[in-house]
Amino acid sequence: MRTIDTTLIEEYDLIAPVGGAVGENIADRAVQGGLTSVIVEHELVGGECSYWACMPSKALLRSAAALRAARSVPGAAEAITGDLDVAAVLARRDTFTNHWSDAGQVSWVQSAGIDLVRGHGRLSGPREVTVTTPDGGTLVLVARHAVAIATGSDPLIPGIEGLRAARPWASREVTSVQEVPESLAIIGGGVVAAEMATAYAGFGTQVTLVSRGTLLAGMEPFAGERVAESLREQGVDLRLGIEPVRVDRDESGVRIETSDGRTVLAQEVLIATGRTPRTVDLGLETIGLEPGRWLDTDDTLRVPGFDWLYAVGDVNHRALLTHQGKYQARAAGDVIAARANGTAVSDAPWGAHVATADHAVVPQVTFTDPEVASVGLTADAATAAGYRVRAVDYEIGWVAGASVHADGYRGQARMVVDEDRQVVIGATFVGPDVAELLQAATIAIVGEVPLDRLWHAVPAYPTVNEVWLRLLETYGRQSASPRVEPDREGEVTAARTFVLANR
Ligand SMILES: Cc1cc2nc3c(=O)[nH]c(=O)nc-3n(C[C@H](O)[C@H](O)[C@H](O)COP(=O)(O)OP(=O)(O)OC[C@H]3O[C@@H](n4cnc5c(N)ncnc54)[C@H](O)[C@@H]3O)c2cc1C
Ligand SMILES: NC(=O)c1ccc[n+]([C@@H]2O[C@H](COP(=O)([O-])OP(=O)(O)OC[C@H]3O[C@@H](n4cnc5c(N)ncnc54)[C@H](O)[C@@H]3O)[C@@H](O)[C@H]2O)c1
Repeated sequence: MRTIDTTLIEEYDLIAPVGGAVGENIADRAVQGGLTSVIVEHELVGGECSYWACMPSKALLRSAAALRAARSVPGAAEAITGDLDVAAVLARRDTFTNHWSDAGQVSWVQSAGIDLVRGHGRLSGPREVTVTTPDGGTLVLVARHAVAIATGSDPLIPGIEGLRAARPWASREVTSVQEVPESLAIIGGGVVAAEMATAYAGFGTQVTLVSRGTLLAGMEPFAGERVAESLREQGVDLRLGIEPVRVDRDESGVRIETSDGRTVLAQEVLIATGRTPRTVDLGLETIGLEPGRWLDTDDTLRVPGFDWLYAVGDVNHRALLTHQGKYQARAAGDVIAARANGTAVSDAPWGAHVATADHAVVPQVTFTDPEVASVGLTADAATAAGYRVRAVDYEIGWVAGASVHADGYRGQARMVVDEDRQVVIGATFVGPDVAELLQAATIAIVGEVPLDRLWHAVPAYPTVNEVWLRLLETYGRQSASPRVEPDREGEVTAARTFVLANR
């Protein structure tokens, strides 16, 4: 028999350790479905995204992006008389993190009718979470219907010799910086590395980026190539295809030895080599699961083998993005309520209670210069998945809206078409301010809108969205050759050549 030092036992319909963006959304949906919910949080309500990830990182990037945008438009450019004010950027960032206070989010949780328990939660058996409270007390929470794990992820620190002793920065330190270093080495070549290289280069920091692969691998190859080209132009020393083998720190900073026999010297080193699940100290062993692993789920976000356990957000490793975690949370909160209330469960693909989009329609914006906005499958991934694919490319700078948007606008769009079904299954846009082009692509893919019908979705002139029309023209209507308008002969020929060159 288990003995627990129990001071109090509380019963809820749903227990959600914890209070990140995802946990809040599950609890909210469950309350809206008529259940009682409690969130357990051991740090700040709002989680990583609000205080050490999405919001502060985007705030660090935005001011330099606005400055670049103004510099690319004559008339506005002449009005710029100074450089980026780094102190003002950091001060603005602090307002987004609410100076690392969660008072606002706590008020929201209360207003949503969700209970909040401060402390570290651990499963202590089926449907039971034991919380160690900040004063050292113990509270046992018993779930009538469900426990939803949404504990997120931590930075993965690779086993490079000397690295841990060198006190590296990870995502929290780089996003909450108070004093910008003169030089920064970045280990990794994914989204965090690319975004933070962009932000710190904008601050005037000398950045060296070391990655064992290419930049932004996993996206369309031209995305990483264009971002790499731009980072180099901003003075970033990119060392791709090599690995750090040893890291040391002394009073002057860090020294990194790399596999090509060279050395990087920098004031600080940022590790941006991926994430690891926050499941180590979670009591998973009490229900027969292995601590330290990602939690697998079905599409209703339920962990196989349990009728009461859900895993939502980063911790299930389906798609490590806030919007995707919140999408899962809406489905999970609603299905928990439906199962508890005995109402119909809609768990067929694209039903109300499943996160179908996680599999092949995950939108993501990488806020580099140029921005990368991508959704669905890349041409390579689609081919590997067995689709008969045609990739259609277009230079976004040729669109009238783009030329108005900024002088010398350069960008590339790719539409990946499933030739058998004649629908779009992937899209990538690389260029200034392409983030807002993404939702149209997401809708086209989720809606499986036939290409024939897409021709009737007319983009307004002159907007950058006209790239959609150009992609369709380049693809050709009803398999016919692209129609060449007399005044755009050279442009269309160039576009065709571009398509062939990139297939
Ligand atoms: C630098 C960076 C930038 C990013 N930028 C973006 C972006 O622009 N857009 C985007 O979509 N995604 C971005 N992401 C990814 C995004 O931050 C994550 O996908 C998201 O935060 C995951 O949310 P979550 O709720 O699953 O986990 P979290 O936000 O980590 O929330 C988990 C919560 O659980 C608490 N907790 C954990 N264990 C326990 C326990 N045992 N007891 C009690 N409480 C516990 C934690 O304190 C935390 O509050 C970025 C990530 C990084 C690192
Ligand atoms: N704008 C956004 O949407 C955004 C921004 C930041 C982070 N995120 C999310 O956060 C998650 C984590 O991002 P991340 O960039 O840390 O991980 P990642 O998985 O995207 O990239 C990891 C990178 O590290 C490299 N790497 C791994 N081990 C290495 C080693 N020993 N030496 C050198 N290089 C090594 C890999 O080759 C890869 O380039 C991502 O999954 C992403 O979804 C999203």
